[in-house]
Amino acid sequence: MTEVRFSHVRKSFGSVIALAGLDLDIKSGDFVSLLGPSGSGKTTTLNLLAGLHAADSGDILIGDKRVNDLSPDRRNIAMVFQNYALYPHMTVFENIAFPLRARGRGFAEAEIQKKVKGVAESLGVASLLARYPKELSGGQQQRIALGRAMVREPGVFLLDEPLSNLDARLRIRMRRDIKALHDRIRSTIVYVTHDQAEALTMSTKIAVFDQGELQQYGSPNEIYHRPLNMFVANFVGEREINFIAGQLQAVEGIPTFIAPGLSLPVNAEERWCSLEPRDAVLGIRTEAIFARPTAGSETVGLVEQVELVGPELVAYVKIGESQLSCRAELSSELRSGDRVHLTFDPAHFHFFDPQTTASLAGSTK
Ligand SMILES: Nc1ncnc2c1ncn2[C@@H]1O[C@H](COP(=O)(O)OP(=O)(O)OP(=O)(O)O)[C@@H](O)[C@H]1O
Repeated sequence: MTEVRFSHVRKSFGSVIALAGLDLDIKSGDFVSLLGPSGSGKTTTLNLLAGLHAADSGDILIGDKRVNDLSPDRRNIAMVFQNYALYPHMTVFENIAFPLRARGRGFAEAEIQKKVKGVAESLGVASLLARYPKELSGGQQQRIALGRAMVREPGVFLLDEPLSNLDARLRIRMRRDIKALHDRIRSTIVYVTHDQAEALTMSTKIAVFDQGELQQYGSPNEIYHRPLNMFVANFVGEREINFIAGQLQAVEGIPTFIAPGLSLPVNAEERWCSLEPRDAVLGIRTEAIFARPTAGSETVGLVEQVELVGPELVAYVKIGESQLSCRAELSSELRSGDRVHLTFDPAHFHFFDPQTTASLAGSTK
């Protein structure tokens, strides 16, 4: 079992600051996803940990050892890349066995047989050992690449977008397989992805990056339900979160969010919610706004677009100056041009400071 620590780690490429002073503690046995848009510093973080780049300053620890000056092969890590990089002229067995033979570790043949078969069984590929890579599907090849990393029994697995070459269905299947594998072996895993669904479903912790800076580090639940700033709120989630600019103020003694066309009572238990009026941005996800047809004179919006999403609809509704994505029942048969009543779930309100973009809950709790 191995923990990993980045302490004030900086890395630039010429004038580009790829990492601006990273502090990150990864506990032994955690499955940590490094999540962020392209160019945010995820791969740089992984490459620094692997020893493929050298940090400009700061310390990188694996276990209790500072590894800044250690070559990749002395760091007790194994990497799996998105292109699998299997050897085409070797069988599956030989591909998995390769690190045991190549490193001249002096394993007896019987031991190599035992280790390779053990790994193959745990990945469900024991029946494929005699095949060549070209005789395998993409998902099977990715499993063999994982097996080749596992057979070394490293302290830390580094995975760089390993599912990005697979089709959508297979990716979902492999997510579950990798999670189940982690549940079994409990190794420390550092996993780079720009796919928020992958990070939410597999990880024990997610580190969200933007522009070389760690924005938030927490469990999937914390990241999704308690985003610390507008970037995290918007990046994590299946579709963009709705942001509405307005004001928090007391209406008849009740804290209320006011925006053009909207007046929404706020959960009064929120400790940060003083009765002093202040500008705020409300972040609210699609699933926390429910649209239903109306003929009456209630608060209404106008449906501009409708999408069928599995068992329900997502309606894009114009209200005041905003267009909000909302859930609706399939049976409502909403169409563009319909007028709808919107119900907001105040348990899922996230308020942000419009200037700093930081969460109001995070700043004063
Ligand atoms: N070898 C390099 N030379 C010059 N600039 C680099 C190099 N590697 C990374 N960068 C720059 O550093 C920044 C961070 O890159 P990094 O690869 O870590 O991002 P990323 O989040 O992994 O992105 P992606 O998802 O596209 O791989 C980017 O601006 C990138 O252009």
